Amino acid sequence: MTTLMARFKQRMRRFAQKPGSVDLAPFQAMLADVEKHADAFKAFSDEELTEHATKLREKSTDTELVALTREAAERAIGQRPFDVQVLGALGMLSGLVVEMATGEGKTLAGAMAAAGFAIKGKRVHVVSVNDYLAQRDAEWMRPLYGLLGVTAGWINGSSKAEERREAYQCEVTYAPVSEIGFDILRDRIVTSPDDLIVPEPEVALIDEADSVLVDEARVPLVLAGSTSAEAADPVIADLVKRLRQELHYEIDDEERNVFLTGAGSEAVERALGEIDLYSQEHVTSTLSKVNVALHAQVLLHRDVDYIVRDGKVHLINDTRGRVAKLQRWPDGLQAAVEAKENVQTTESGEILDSMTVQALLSRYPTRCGMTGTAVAVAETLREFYELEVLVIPPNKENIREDEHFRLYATLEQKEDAIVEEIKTVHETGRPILVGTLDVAESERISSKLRAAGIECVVLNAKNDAEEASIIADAGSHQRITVSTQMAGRGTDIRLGGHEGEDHDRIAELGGLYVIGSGRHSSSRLDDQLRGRAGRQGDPGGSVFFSSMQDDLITQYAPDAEDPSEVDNDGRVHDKGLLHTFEHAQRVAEGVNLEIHRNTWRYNKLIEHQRDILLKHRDVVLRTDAAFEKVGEKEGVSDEVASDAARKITLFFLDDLWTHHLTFLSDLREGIHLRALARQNPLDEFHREAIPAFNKIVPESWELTREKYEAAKITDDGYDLADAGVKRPSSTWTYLVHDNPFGSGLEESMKGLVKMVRGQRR
Ligand SMILES: Nc1ncnc2c1ncn2[C@@H]1O[C@H](COP(=O)(O)OP(=O)(O)OP(=O)(O)O)[C@@H](O)[C@H]1O
Repeated sequence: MTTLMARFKQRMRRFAQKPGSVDLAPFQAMLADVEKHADAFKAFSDEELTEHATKLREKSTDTELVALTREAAERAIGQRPFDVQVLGALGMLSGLVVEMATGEGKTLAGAMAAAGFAIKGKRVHVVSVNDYLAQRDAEWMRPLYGLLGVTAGWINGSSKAEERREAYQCEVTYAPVSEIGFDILRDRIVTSPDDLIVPEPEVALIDEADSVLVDEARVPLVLAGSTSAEAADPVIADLVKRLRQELHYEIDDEERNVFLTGAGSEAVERALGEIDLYSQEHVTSTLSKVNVALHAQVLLHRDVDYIVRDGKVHLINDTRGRVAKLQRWPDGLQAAVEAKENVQTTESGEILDSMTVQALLSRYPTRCGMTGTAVAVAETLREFYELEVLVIPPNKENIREDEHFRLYATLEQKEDAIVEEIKTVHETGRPILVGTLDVAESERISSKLRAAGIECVVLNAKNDAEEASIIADAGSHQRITVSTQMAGRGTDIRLGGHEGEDHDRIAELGGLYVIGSGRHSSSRLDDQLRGRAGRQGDPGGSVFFSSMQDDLITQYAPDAEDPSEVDNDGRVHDKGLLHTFEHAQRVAEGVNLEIHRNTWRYNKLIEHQRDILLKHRDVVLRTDAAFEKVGEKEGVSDEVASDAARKITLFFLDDLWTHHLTFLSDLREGIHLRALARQNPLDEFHREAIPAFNKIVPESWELTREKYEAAKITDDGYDLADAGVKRPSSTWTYLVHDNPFGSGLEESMKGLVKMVRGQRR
């Protein structure tokens, strides 16, 4: 009877669990095992604890490890991890992505897991999303690692090579995902094994896992070498400013493509001195420049896609609402936006190598992670990373009240209603956080508030330096904070001010009230924003406002019907339309998944080729393989000859790979034309990419032999640069912002949206 009952209970539990996640029950059962060790560890002195951790290295169970790290956390950090944090740590040690709500203490749970892996003898990279968090979390958790005898370090964008090497030597290294990628890319071109920095990847513990593994997975990290920048043509930039929508150009529904009309082409041809844009001479140069300039002018919006600060164009990361440091568009587009804004062209350069975030993280044999929102992307995590999600319940029950969203006919009516709502709630003294979709909207709403005599604080990509102090006060009495998605993640808003001094009064008022000024393109972003209220069992509330003119509708559900039940203030009550938003969000998510899938299909082959080439390169780097291939050189010692042969070979391998990447990228750009010719574009891509790759190594030997014979090499030295074996004088790194223009994939966006819309119906 009892077993039947237990089985029933377990089934009920599973039934109640979120779909797409793994069963929590076995982990809950492990809690009792963790408890068994508790008393013994409590009795240890600090020295005994450290010693025990060292002994555990060989043989240990996860429960014992977690019990030990819990004891160490209490002593070193002054916080005894809650059971939910213990569950989180156990989940990560089992290679899962754990979903833990906002403010549940993921930083500590992550550190317990990282320490556990380290004690088991694995090197861990705690992958953060930015410099600030990498440093903050590493320093915050350092005493915990110290007590467990585990070494820990961190890296940020300003770390010097030596500091990086030292940090990577630690058992646990906190680093932003982009910095790890850049280090790997730089390691790709070293000519002496002593210059290598990043050790073999073992465990990646990924913070904000959905954001890194899904939203940013396609972002290419780039290593570029010096060549001169190609400036955009100011005449063309000026010319497109004078073109008019509908008459000279048209924009497609999804606002991803812009096309010249007949009249537009004629106007451009006239302005450029009666040229023929479609002639052989102009079609690839002038016409494509005009298209890129038009794209920069019409589709990329200042204060939405980028801001201009200190005479520079700074891109905005659209899921985080903050400046995307180090990020740029592909070269032509970057220069065109700079020309549009009349700022100096930034240096571009030849792309020596690049890899996506997904490829980077796929290198780790063990991966795990944590985030507030994982279940919604469980399918994607499984498909691309073979990762499963474990949902951890909150420490204290969530009592936040989430209202149903309010829909308005026009943007104007929506914003007026938001201002009204703020006014009413503000009178009670309750703190309000308004989350906006972009910088421009945060500025519009704040100026409307000020015009109504209401003070508010704005947080967006333009004043990100003040972030910490703004967030520290966002939960205080009467405070109104208007923020882009910056406040959506990783920010801990305490009720009643920084130290929670006024907590009880604010709690009585109902806690933090979150107002979303629009639904995001992904429900996860909505959830992240809502999650700022009601942390750790606090009271709180949330509501979202939307309008039929929001991008989500115009882009992903353009055929939505006009509302029929509308109040005087524009509030819409049509039931069907309320569902349209959920539908549009699912379409947007579906389109992103499809793009991700498609990009990965191509990238998989490139990654496979990179892997093969790198293995070969490593042999050349570490052995005398090159010398054995090209033979002795008369009058030169074997040591010098081997060194020269190695350097020449590495040069050609790298150079040929760079060219191969350009070839692949051009191939991909053009591949959609094959689709028109009814060939499968991916098959076509493989058909050309594989033989091209297979030529690289033989060609590198051939070129090496020629150069080696011709080069003047003596025991006193040699100058390979003199012989044309010349590496870029400087290199730098950046991230490429999604190219919304020109690739075959985007050309077929329209079809993709239609297809996904059809599937989701
Ligand atoms: N076991 C604990 N006991 C007491 N306080 C804790 C404990 N664990 C974490 N905290 C506190 O809870 C707060 C939130 O922790 P943390 O920032 O790690 O949360 P989070 O889960 O990362 O939230 P977010 O989703 O906002 O990133 C911190 O102030 C931390 O000091």
